[in-house]
Amino acid sequence: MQYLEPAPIKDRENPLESMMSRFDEAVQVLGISDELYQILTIPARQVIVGLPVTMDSGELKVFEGYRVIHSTILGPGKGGVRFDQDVSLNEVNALAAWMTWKCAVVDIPFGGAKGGVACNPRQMSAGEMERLIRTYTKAMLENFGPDKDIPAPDMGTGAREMAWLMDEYSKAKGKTVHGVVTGKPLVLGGSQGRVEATGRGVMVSTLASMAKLGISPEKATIAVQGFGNVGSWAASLLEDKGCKIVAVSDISGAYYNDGGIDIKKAIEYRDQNKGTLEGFKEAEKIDPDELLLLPVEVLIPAAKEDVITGRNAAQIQAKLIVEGANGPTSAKADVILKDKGIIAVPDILANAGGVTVSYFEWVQNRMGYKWPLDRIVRRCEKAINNAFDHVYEVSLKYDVSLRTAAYIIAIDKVATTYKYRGGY
Ligand SMILES: NC(=O)C1=CN([C@@H]2O[C@H](COP(=O)(O)OP(=O)(O)OC[C@H]3O[C@@H](n4cnc5c(N)ncnc54)[C@H](O)[C@@H]3O)[C@@H](O)[C@H]2O)C=CC1
Ligand SMILES: O=C(O)CCC(=O)C(=O)O
Repeated sequence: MQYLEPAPIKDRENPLESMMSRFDEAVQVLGISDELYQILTIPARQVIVGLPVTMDSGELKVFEGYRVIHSTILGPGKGGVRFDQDVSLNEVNALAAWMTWKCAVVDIPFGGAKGGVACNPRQMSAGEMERLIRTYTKAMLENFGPDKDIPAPDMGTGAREMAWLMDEYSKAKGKTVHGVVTGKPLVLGGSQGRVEATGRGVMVSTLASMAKLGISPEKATIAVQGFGNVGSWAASLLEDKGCKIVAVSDISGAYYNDGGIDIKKAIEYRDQNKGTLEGFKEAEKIDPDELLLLPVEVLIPAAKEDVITGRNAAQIQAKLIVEGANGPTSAKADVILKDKGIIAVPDILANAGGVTVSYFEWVQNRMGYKWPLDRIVRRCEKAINNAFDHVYEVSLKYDVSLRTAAYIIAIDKVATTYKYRGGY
């Protein structure tokens, strides 16, 4: 199996530093008070817990879990729970802050939060996963709540884990509390359209930005890194729009076919193959690092952060990068991409479809009512298109990148709300 090699320690660009340098850049344009600067740079709450879990072998293992609420100025904390071996407090802090900016960019009434557990879900049984998420939920009972902090899926977790989380929380409260978590299975109060929502947002942002560059979907070739929830849905929806997906990758490696990969077939293969594309024969296996450097119109990094860095940015050939993952491009890479004239649609805009439909799920849970799929799709696409237009406009107004424009909008919204709330 081939993996993307982590950068040598000395060159490592960490997610929190990248987030902060973009924040500082936007603040320079916008100008905010010292008081607010401190409030927005020191997370409102950081919780670290030890999670003892009995493994199938009978051995007791203690995992480290985190939940960070970056800000509640716009509303209750909102953000996914990541199960991955690389989870750290630094990463969760960056991801939580990105949630604050993302919710502000798409104008939904949530603050930013994120959680994670350092573990390897690929090596855990369903029983071990269930015990881990239930233990995590018990440890977070005082944090979570439909008006306080609302988790959702992220890397390594999905509807199954959200169901266990809701059940554990509900048991502790002595009543069913649907609205404590989003991304649940439909029968448990989940929303139509949430599974594909993040990929849908990526598709909408890709089409919107291609239109600005004069690239027609039928002429576009696309490479997608990560073939989980976000990457596979983005690829599938873009395939439906006529784009040619020439390369995809996951933890098992990267797969290339210049005639185009049949994405529906690849998804079917993955689903029957323990969740990976290992052994996928409809495409040639290539070096995973090479996928990022292919001469395509659009590159969609949809796996994890810091894959486009100072080490490889100069070799990127795509015209457009649409960030399905959170933080896939480091701040150092931004500068290089800008010099090369490569446009990046930032994560806090491009992947905001997921939290947007999570918001719809939360609203439906509070109303005790279900919306049909067509309403969800229409509203989700409208929200992302509106946000894209706003970000584009602000980027022209200040002559800044789409990323800086998105941060300007987000910070301005949080700053204005803070002012009206009268501080703390
Ligand atoms: N699930 C959601 O609704 C949202 C997820 N995101 C972000 O999107 C990214 C992906 O999340 P999901 O799709 O939910 O996770 P997932 O767990 O469903 O899929 C992750 C995919 O990335 C692959 N992967 C992992 N390491 C890789 C590597 N080094 N090279 C290539 N592929 C690799 C995995 O094999 C898998 O195919 C994360 O950054 C997450 O924070 C952002 C917004 C919402
Ligand atoms: O759906 C949500 O509430 C949050 C999803 C998430 O974690 C993200 O957008 O990064």
